[in-house]
Amino acid sequence: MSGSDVTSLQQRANAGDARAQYELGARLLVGRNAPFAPQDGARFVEASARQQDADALQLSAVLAALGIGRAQDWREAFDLLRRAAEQGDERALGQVAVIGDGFGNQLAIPEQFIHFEAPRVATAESFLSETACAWIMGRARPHLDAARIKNAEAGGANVHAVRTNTGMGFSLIDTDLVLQVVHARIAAAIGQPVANQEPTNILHYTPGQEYRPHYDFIDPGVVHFARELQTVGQRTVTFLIYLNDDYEGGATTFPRLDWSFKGKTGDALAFWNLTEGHPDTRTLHAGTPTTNGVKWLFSKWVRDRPVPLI
Ligand SMILES: O=C(O)CCC(=O)C(=O)O
Ligand SMILES: [Fe+2]
Repeated sequence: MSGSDVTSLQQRANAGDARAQYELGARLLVGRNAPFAPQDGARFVEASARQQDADALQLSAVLAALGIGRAQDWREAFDLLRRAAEQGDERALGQVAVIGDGFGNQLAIPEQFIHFEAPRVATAESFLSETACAWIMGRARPHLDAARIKNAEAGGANVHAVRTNTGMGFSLIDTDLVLQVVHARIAAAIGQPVANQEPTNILHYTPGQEYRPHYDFIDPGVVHFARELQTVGQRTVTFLIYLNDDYEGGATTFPRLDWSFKGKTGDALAFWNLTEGHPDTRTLHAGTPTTNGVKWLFSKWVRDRPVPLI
């Protein structure tokens, strides 16, 4: 999208067009086909929400959940979502059905079972409800694309035989309140701020697809990653949620710990990629090939400092 498109969007937004305000606001929030100007973006989204635009109400709910451009407030977030649902918006109605009628104990997290202290590896049963898992799979399904890995030789990321599955990444503006509740639950479970979370990735493995043994920490010995380590920081924690369990194979294995895990729908697995501040090579792990059926996984990488809005 060229600069002139942004200009015309800006003119319509400034003239009070609710759709233009939403569209421009969303783009400015993350710098997608527009300058990166989150505070201005939040203002346009709010202006659109005041005109009851259903998409803007839902994005405002996300911003209220995160405290971007406004105070962090779960109750307000849920009210904004409900207003979109009251207009009959399908996506809002779906979220209300998943979250329930109020926040209640949405942020209460189940007990964790510690399997290893170093590297720290923990699991939790029923971290998410089956309806939340189904919702997230439904949101990701239309957007699946080949998964990528970081390229140690050239920098950047590309498709590679190490990782044959498909997946999708949720930009902030594509998330919803269900996902923000999940992010908040993860933050509470691992004791790290939501702001340190990379965008959620949803992984999808058909029979034979796999994620071969790898580390999630950023290798400090690789020249191309040195800059990234300085600017975005290290990946301290990996948090996986098994979104379904009607498949065979596909366990997450840790060859150096001689341990593997295959969650039931909604179960979570968290592991700390660093031990006492240093990358721990015992965290080598793999998503083994699915042999029958399809595996869906929610994958979250957490950094040691805030991640820029994407
Ligand atoms: O598919 C799996 O079980 C592992 C996924 C994984 O290693 C990751 O998302 O970093
Ligand atoms: Fe991994």
